[in-house]
Amino acid sequence: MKILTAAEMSATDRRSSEEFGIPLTDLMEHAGAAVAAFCLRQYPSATKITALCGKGNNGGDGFVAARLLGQTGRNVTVLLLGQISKLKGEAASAFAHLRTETAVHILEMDDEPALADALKHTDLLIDAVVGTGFRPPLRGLAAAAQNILAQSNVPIVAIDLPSGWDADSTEQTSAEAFRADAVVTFTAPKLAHVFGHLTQRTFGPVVVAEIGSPTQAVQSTSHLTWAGTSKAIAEQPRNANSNKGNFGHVLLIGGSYGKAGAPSMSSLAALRAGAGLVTAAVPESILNTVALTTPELMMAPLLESDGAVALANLENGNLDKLLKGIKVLAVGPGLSTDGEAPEFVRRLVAQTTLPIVIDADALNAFAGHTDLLRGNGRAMVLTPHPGEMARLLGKTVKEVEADRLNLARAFSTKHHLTLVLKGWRTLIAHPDGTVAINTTGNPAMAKGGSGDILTGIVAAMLAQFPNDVARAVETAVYLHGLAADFAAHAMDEHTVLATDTLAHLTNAFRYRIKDADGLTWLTGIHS
Ligand SMILES: NC(=O)C1=CN([C@@H]2O[C@H](COP(=O)(O)OP(=O)(O)OC[C@H]3O[C@@H](n4cnc5c(N)ncnc54)[C@H](O)[C@@H]3O)[C@@H](O)[C@H]2O)[C@@H](O)CC1
Ligand SMILES: [K+]
Repeated sequence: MKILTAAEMSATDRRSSEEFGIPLTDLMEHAGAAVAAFCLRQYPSATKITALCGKGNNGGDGFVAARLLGQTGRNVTVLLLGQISKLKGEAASAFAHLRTETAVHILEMDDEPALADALKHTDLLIDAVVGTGFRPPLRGLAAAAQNILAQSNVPIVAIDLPSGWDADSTEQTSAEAFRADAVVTFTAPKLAHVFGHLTQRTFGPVVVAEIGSPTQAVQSTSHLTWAGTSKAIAEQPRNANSNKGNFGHVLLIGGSYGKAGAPSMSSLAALRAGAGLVTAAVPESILNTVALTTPELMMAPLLESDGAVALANLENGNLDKLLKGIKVLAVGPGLSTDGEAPEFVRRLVAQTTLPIVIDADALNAFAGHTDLLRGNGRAMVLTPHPGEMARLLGKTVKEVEADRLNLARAFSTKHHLTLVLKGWRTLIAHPDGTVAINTTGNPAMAKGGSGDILTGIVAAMLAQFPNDVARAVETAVYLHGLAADFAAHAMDEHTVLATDTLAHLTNAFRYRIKDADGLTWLTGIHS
């Protein structure tokens, strides 16, 4: 799914109407209907519903939703910010239609105290003040409405955006200025829907409704997409006559004395995510420790120096033997930067042409040597967190955080590789310059081991879908975050361990990105 700017969304609406003959009133009707259906499903016991509507088309969506909710017997009030006589176009038509629904109370609002008073007694608020069509900052009664909403403790469903939030903003949050418990947007996410933390709670839903915009009308120049769409590849059933050879053999190279857990977690994750076979090659001093964690794992001992992988493994033919039949190589978890390990990694990456996932200390081995990183047609996936990215680029973490999208895109195109820049809204930058953004995941993942698990899942996806690298990596990132979301729901975001996410990977695989009403959930989990 493409991600649009506000201008691209309005161009989409225009094209839908002018080139494809879809009346704007139809789009508005579908938008309002999606909001009404969402409210009924998520807030079934809300009997008193208030829609706060502006005079533009966002307000128009609110009129449609209010009319349809009124038809279900709910006690619905529409508070219009401004005068009825000022309504124009589709919003005016939607309002005329609303007036035929006699069960809905309509009040014109022209001052703040009246508004505050009118918003007091309701079970659910619909925020339809402004959407994509306003230019910040919000002024007048709309700004007052935003403040009142921010302080209200009634559940709020925002139409398109929490009113006043700039659709083109890539900022995470504007703190207390906005409040929404759920957001229903249309056709495609805008930048704010994927970059921003739009809802009050971590798992507040941000959903996309299809309202009839033809696919060809949806055009974007940002080359930015949503990672969740790729997950369809993980939903294909396995052939009945499959064998383990069909799903690839992953070789995980990592670990060092004192760091046996990281390669254990990566290998386990690769198995759990569907790889046919997984071998962990680790320094011999930790081999038994890693082996005991997972009986399904195959083990290979590596010669070591200073407790870390030694260069000798590349010279004695040991590794050549190990690489036979391997589909994907994953290197880095627990490797350490001691002894010969960094040089080992640099030479390994230069000597093999296998698809490879480079993580953790294997990334650190390339700090100051990024000229050696080159995908050149083979799948090469780097999974840095902002600290590792900063080391690779010779920048500070703050500089990386301030320009994630551009830095990720520039690095992946320059080095012809796939870059997974982890953190709030992990980015997956592809060598062709396209970037996918992921919206699953939560603060429970801010704990040791998370990255090791992701490395294993990425390797497993590459092993199963070697001809579709972009979608394989996007799927891995999406599933990992979603499994963590399920884990945080079932447990608590404080108590989840990285390995607990694996217990919920089944839920993530089985989850459908569209709910029963056809809404795509960017964040939150539908039942
Ligand atoms: N264009 C279309 O065909 C569709 C549009 N849709 C809805 O329409 C919305 C966009 O509609 P519009 O382009 O009419 O814009 P909005 O309704 O988002 O905003 C326009 C309104 O905001 C006021 N406004 C603008 N800047 C302001 C400021 N700084 N402070 C206070 N008030 C300000 C304007 O006076 C006007 O009343 C979307 O968010 C979506 O909800 C949907 O109905 C789907 C179809
Ligand atoms: K709104």
